[in-house]
Parts: sequence; C-alpha cells; structure tokens
Amino acid sequence: MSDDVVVRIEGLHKSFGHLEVVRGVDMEVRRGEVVVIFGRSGSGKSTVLRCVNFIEDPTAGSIEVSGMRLEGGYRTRRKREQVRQLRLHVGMVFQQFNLFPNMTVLDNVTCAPRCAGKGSNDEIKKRGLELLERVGLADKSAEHPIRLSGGQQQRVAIARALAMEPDVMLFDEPTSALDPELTGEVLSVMKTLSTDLHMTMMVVTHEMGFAREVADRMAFFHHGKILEEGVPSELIAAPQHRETSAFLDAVL
Ligand SMILES: Nc1ncnc2c1ncn2[C@@H]1O[C@H](COP(=O)(O)OP(=O)(O)OP(=O)(O)O)[C@@H](O)[C@H]1O
Repeated sequence: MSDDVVVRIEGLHKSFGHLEVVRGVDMEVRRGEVVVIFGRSGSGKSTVLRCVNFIEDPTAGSIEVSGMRLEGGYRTRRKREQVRQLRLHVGMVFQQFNLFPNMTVLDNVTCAPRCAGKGSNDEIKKRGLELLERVGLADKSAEHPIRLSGGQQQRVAIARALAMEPDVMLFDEPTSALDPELTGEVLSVMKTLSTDLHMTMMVVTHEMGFAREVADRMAFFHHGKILEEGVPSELIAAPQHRETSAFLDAVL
C-alpha cells in the first residue's frame, strides 16, 4: 500500500439477512483528504462508514486502515483483537452525540486515553484541555453534557474522538440532529480539523456547502454502490447521472 493511503475499501459487500445494503464498494482515502459521502436515505452510506471500523462486519471484501488489512465475513478471536487494534486508528462521530451523561465534559474527552494508558494523568488532562480549546469549549470542561447545547455536545464528541489521536475521523451525519443555527459551529470545527490538522476525514453529510468548501472529493451513493464521484465543484455543477442531479436539486 502506498504510504499516503489511510483507508482502502475493496470489494465491500454488506447484507442484513436477505437485504443487500452495500453492493460492491471500492474506495481509497489518502492522508489529509476529506471525502464526503452523500445520497438518498437507505443507500448504504452509514453502513459503509460503520464497516470501516467494523461496527458492522462486512459480509465480503476488505478494509485497510493505516496499513492494517482485515477481511470481512468471518469471526475468530484473533480477528476480534485485530479489530480492536484497527479501531485505535479510527475516530468516529455519530449523529447522536453519545456522551456519558454522568461525566464532566473533560472526563468524557479523557476517559479513552486514560483507559488506554496514553500518558500520565497530568499529560492526559493537559491534552484534553487543549482539545476542548480547539473545539472552542475550554470554559466548559467542568460542566456535564446536559448543560450544553446540541452543537456544544457534538463538539465535545469531536474532541473525544480526537483524544485517541486517530489517523482518520469518520463522521456519520454529524449535524443532522442539530437545529440549523447550531450546525454551522460544528461544521466550522470540522473545517479547522482539515485546515489546521490536515486530518483525514470521511463524512456522511448532506451539507453541500461544507462539501464544496472543505471536501477534496465527493461520492454519490445509490442502491449500495458509488454511482459517481468527483471534485465537489465539478460534481455539483455538472453531475453525470440523472439520480445525482435529482438528489442535488432536492438538497441544494
Ligand atoms: N443493523 C441493521 N439491521 C438491519 N437492517 C439495517 C441495519 N442497518 C441498516 N439497515 C438497513 O440498511 C439500509 C441502509 O442503511 P444505511 O443506514 O446504511 O443507509 P444510509 O444511506 O446511511 O441512510 P440514512 O441517511 O437514512 O442513514 C436501510 O434499509 C436500513 O434499514
């Protein structure tokens, strides 16, 4: 694998019972690249993302993250350990923020590195505060999540995912549970991850403004496959398929 490919998805299939949701997806994401995945509800976008860190085990195909390649379609004890290793390289942010309600904001951010023994308590705390600063929440470190807005909670979730220093961040519709006025603050933090940290990101979103401004590439999903992909400005201006065009007309 060439050094700058962080994620390689090959021949990915995923079925739930008789329902084949992902029907042959191949994709590479290079270091520092931001790829937006979009398409109709039910087209398999979230499932592909969830296969990257084996929240869903692929029915067939392989996933490679940071040089570690794992096949789908079987379960062994060894594979469970490999999945655990692979996940150390992947941060994920979900539509629902999934913060621990009984912990402070800072504890939410530091609990994974603390469990993994990533440094001394002081180092972990310092790094947690730096991450909260990065997402604009340094003053909220002692609060509990319930006291924060949805946008602030999602920014804590981003800081928490960054705390394990992943090689790639996966975002599954990170703003779709938010009111429009809170969406901007989350997208703006995501943009800084790309501009300041050159973070590699795969983002399922219908925020075409974000795609146009931040993404290097966009992939349109249709019935479990990539129907077309390209540079955002070109794909949005001149989609090659009727389905892409109809979808863009609906969301723009
Ligand atoms: N764990 C599961 N068990 C059974 N069916 C599932 C499961 N997860 C997803 N599906 C089904 O797979 C299909 C694709 O779902 P997926 O969430 O990947 O689509 P999506 O394109 O991300 O759509 P949305 O934007 O609505 O999230 C849907 O029909 C969904 O109901």
